Amino acid sequence: MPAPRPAAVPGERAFCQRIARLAVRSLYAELVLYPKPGLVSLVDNGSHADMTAATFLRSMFALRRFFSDITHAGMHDAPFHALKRLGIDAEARMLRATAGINTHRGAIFCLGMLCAAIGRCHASGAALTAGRVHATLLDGWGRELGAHSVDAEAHSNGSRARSAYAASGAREEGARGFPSVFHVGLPALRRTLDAGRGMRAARIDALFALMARISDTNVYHRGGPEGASTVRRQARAFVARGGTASPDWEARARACHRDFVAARLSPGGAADLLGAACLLQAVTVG
Ligand SMILES: CC(C)(COP(=O)(O)OP(=O)(O)OC[C@H]1O[C@@H](n2cnc3c(N)ncnc32)[C@H](O)[C@@H]1O)[C@@H](O)C(=O)NCCC(=O)NCCS
Ligand SMILES: Nc1ncnc2c1ncn2[C@@H]1O[C@H](COP(=O)(O)OP(=O)(O)OP(=O)(O)O)[C@@H](O)[C@H]1O
Repeated sequence: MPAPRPAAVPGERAFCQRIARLAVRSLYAELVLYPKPGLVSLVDNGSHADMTAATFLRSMFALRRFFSDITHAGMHDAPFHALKRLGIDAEARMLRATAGINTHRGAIFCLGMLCAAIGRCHASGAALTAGRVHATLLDGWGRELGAHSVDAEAHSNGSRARSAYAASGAREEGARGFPSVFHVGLPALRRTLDAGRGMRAARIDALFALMARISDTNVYHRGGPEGASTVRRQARAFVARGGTASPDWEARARACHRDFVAARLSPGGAADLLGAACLLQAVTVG
């Protein structure tokens, strides 16, 4: 006998499609932001030889269905192994769209889990506040995300960086419910918006705040511990001078971009978390 279908939440299809649209829009907002140190944008490829903005666009449009499906799964309280299956399928779709280039691995994980939590939170009838979404994420899948962080199966650049340099990375972020998104990226976005400097400046401030704080396995993989300390030092200096409140911020962000390209550094983890913070900013009501 087929398993009983879960009860429908009113308007759920429209809700899932809206969240998926906002997730793709958030990835687009990250891509088009400039100057982003070492990262790919519409202006240049940063430190990357194997991908352009077009590679990211192809990947992004291949992911829309995934974001809708994982929001739907979250609404119906799907177990972690079901979310993981959707994530693995989405990674395969991304690799097909990019001819094997990793454009959104971290974003699939982080924005995917956030979409699931947003779906679960909406289905419970609770207001979509950042605090509620975070609590829902930890309550629903916190234990499995913790176990996922010690999964010994991976043979990725991230797992090599973790064992060579004791860096943490995406799995550890996930294990703690992506605290950098909720406690660093989103507050930085909101502070700059509240100060009236607009969305572009808010995204720049959030990116630098994240670069200053996280342990990014992309950076360790390409630049080792010296690269990681360069990224943190430059980002902290940018933040300490007031970020985009400083009149010469754009010249300093461009100089940082040039330095990172010269050293082949690319803070891809911070870029993913910025995309996630943009999604929360668009979805939450407080
Ligand atoms: C956990 C993931 C990211 C794989 O981790 P892994 O250690 O193998 O990969 P790796 O460290 O190379 O990271 C992947 C990406 O994460 C990003 N990243 C790096 N550091 C960080 C950080 N500190 N915080 C957040 N993201 C980061 C980078 O952009 C990087 O490209 C994920 O791809 C995964 O588990 N996939 C399997 C499917 C799954 O379980 N999905 C869950 C539901 S969506
Ligand atoms: N705008 C962006 N530019 C570059 N990377 C980004 C951007 N946005 C997100 N990222 C993240 O950075 C990762 C790409 O990193 P990179 O190509 O350095 O890693 P890799 O494929 O693991 O290793 P490598 O190409 O060095 O062998 C993507 O997985 C993505 O999550």
